[in-house]
Amino acid sequence: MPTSWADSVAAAENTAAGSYSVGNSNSLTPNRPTYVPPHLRNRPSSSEVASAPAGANTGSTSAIPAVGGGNRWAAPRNDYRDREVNPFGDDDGTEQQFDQENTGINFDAYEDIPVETSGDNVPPPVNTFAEIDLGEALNLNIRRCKYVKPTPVQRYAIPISLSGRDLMACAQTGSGKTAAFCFPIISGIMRGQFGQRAPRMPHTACPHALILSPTRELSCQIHEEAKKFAYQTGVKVVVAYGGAPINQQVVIFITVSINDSNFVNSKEVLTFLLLPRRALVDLLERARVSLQFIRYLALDEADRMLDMGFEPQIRKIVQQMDMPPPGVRQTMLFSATFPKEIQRLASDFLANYIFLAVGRRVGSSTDLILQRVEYVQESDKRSHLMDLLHAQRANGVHGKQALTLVFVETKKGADALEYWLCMNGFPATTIHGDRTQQERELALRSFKSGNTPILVATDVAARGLDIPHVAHVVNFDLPNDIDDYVHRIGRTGRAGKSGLATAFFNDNNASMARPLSDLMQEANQEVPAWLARYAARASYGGGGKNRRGGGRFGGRDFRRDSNFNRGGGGGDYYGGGNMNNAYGAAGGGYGGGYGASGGYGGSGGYGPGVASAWD
Ligand SMILES: Nc1ncnc2c1ncn2[C@@H]1O[C@H](COP(=O)(O)OP(=O)(O)OP(=O)(O)O)[C@@H](O)[C@H]1O
Repeated sequence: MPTSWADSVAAAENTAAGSYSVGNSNSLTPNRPTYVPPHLRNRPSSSEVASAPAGANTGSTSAIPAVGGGNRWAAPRNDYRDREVNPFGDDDGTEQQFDQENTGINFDAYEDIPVETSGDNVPPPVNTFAEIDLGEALNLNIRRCKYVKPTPVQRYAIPISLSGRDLMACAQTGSGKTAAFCFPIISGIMRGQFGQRAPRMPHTACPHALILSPTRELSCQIHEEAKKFAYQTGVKVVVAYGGAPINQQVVIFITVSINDSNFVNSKEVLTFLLLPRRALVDLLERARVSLQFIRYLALDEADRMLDMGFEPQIRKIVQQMDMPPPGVRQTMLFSATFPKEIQRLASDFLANYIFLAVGRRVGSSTDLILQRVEYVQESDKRSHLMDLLHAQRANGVHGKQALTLVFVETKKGADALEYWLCMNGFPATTIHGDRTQQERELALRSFKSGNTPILVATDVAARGLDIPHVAHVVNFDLPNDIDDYVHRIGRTGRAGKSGLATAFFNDNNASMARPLSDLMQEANQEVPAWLARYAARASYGGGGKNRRGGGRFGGRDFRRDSNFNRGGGGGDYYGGGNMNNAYGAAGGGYGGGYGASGGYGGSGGYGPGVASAWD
C-alpha cells in the first residue's frame, strides 16, 4: 500500500507499466487476475444495503483501477468510500488524536498580519472553521489534520470562494494556501452546487475541478493533502503529470461513482503538473480528459504558471479547449508573489474577482524567517558553507542534524557541491531537472526522513514544497529575481514556525542589493550596513533586472494602478479596497506604505528566454 506520494506515484506507474496495454486511443486492456462478468460487477457486498441511484456513473471507466484501491472487480462500483485508503492511518477512529493542535503552529505569529482585499462586495472573513459550513465529512478531516483554526489566508479566501467569487490571492509562504483552495473546491463538489451533470463517457475523465501546479513534486504534494481533506467525502482526487508514456498517465484517471443520492456523477479533482510543450495538452487532445464540466479551476504558484514558460500552454488549456469560460467556472489563483505583469495576464482568466493580499506587501516574506546576508567571495563559498554546517551540527535535534536546504544556480553546480559535501563528511543529496523522477523522489524522501540532512537544489525545489523541519535555507548562489528568493527562503519558517535563511552575497549579485534590502526591511530584518550601501548605489546607478522603481511592492491589486486600462483588463470590476489586520476588526495603520505608483517595472525578469532550472 502506498504510504507517501512518491510511493503512490511509483505504484501508479508500476501498475500502469505492468497491468495495461493500450490498444488504440480508446481502449484499455487490463491484465486482471480474475474476470468477473459485467452483471456481477455492480453487486453490493453483503454488508451493503444501499445501491446506486438510477443513472449513477457506472460507465466503462470502471475498467481503470483505483491506485492502491483493492479488488476493483469484486467491489461494487458505488462504494468508493468503503474502498478508500485512509490517509490518516487512524482506522480505529481514535478521537483522542483530534485533541492535539497541529504540532507547534504558532498562531500568535499571525496576530498582526495586515490583510487587504479589493473588489466588489467582499464577503466578510471568519474566525473559526465552525463558522463556515464546509460539510460534516470535510470538518472531520480538518480535525483529523489537527487544524484548530484557519490561518489568515484561509479566514478570507474560504468565505470568498464559497460565495462563488473568483479570487486572486497572494499570501506568504507556508501560510496554508493549499487548504485555502482545496476546502471550497471539495465542499462545493460535495454539495453539487452546480447544475451540470457529467456524462458517461467511456475512457474519458470528466473532472469538476482542475488544480494546476508547476512541478511534479508539488502536484504530488497537493494530491496527498487533498486526499486527506477529501477522505470519506465522496470526492475523488487524482493526480496526473506529463513526461511519461501515455499509457502510464491514463491509469491515474479514475472515474468513481459514489453511492450518494445527491450525486449521480463522478466527482473528481485532478491535480495536474504542467511541463512546457508536454503532457496535458497532449492528454486532452487524445480525449482522455474532458474539461467541459470543470466547475473549479485553481492555479497554485499562479505567477509561475503564467510566466513566459507556461503561459501559452495555460492559455491553450483554459481558453482553447472545452473548459467553461470565466463566470461559468470559478477560478482561484494563489501564490506568495504576484508581479503586476502577471496580475494583468491573470485577469484574462477571471471574472469580477476579489484580490486578497496577506502580509505587508504583495510578495513579502514572513518575519518568522530570520534572514541573514553574508558577503562571501565565490572562491570562499564552500568553506563558508562548511562553517555554517559545522555550527549547525552542534544544534542537531534527537541526534539528527537539522535539515538544511542549499540553493545553487545550476544543475552541474548542484552535483558538484553535493559530491564535495559528501567527500567532506556531510551526507547530502541533490534535486534538479537533470535527475530522473525516481532520483528526485528518492532524494526528497531521504532528505525528509533526515537520512540525508542536506539537500542541494536548483529552483525546482523553490516553490510550494512543504517539508517539515527544514531549519535552514542557504542561498549559496542568490537567484536573479527577488520573488525566487522569497519562495526559496519560504521552505523554512512554515505554518507559524520559525526558520533561518542565509544568503551569500558578492559583487555578482549587485542587482539584488536593492530588492533584498527592501524585502528585509519589510520583514523587520536587520540589513547589514554594507548591503544598505550597495542598495543605495544601485538606486543611483540605474538598476538592473530587479530594480523596480517607485517601490516594487507598492502596486498590490494592479487594478488600483492609475495606469490600469479597465477596458483592456476585463471590465470595470474594481470596487475599492479594504485593509484589516488578520485578527483585528479594524483596518488602518498600514496605508502609508502602499504607494499607488506601483512600480513593478517592465524589465521584471519574466520576459522570454529567462534561464530556467525548472525543466
Ligand atoms: N489551519 C491550519 N492549522 C494548522 N496548520 C495548517 C493550517 N493550514 C495549513 N497548515 C499547515 O501549514 C503548512 C503549510 O501549508 P501550505 O503548504 O498550504 O502553505 P502555502 O501557503 O501553500 O506555502 P507555499 O507558498 O510555500 O506554497 C502545511 O504543513 C499545512 O498542513
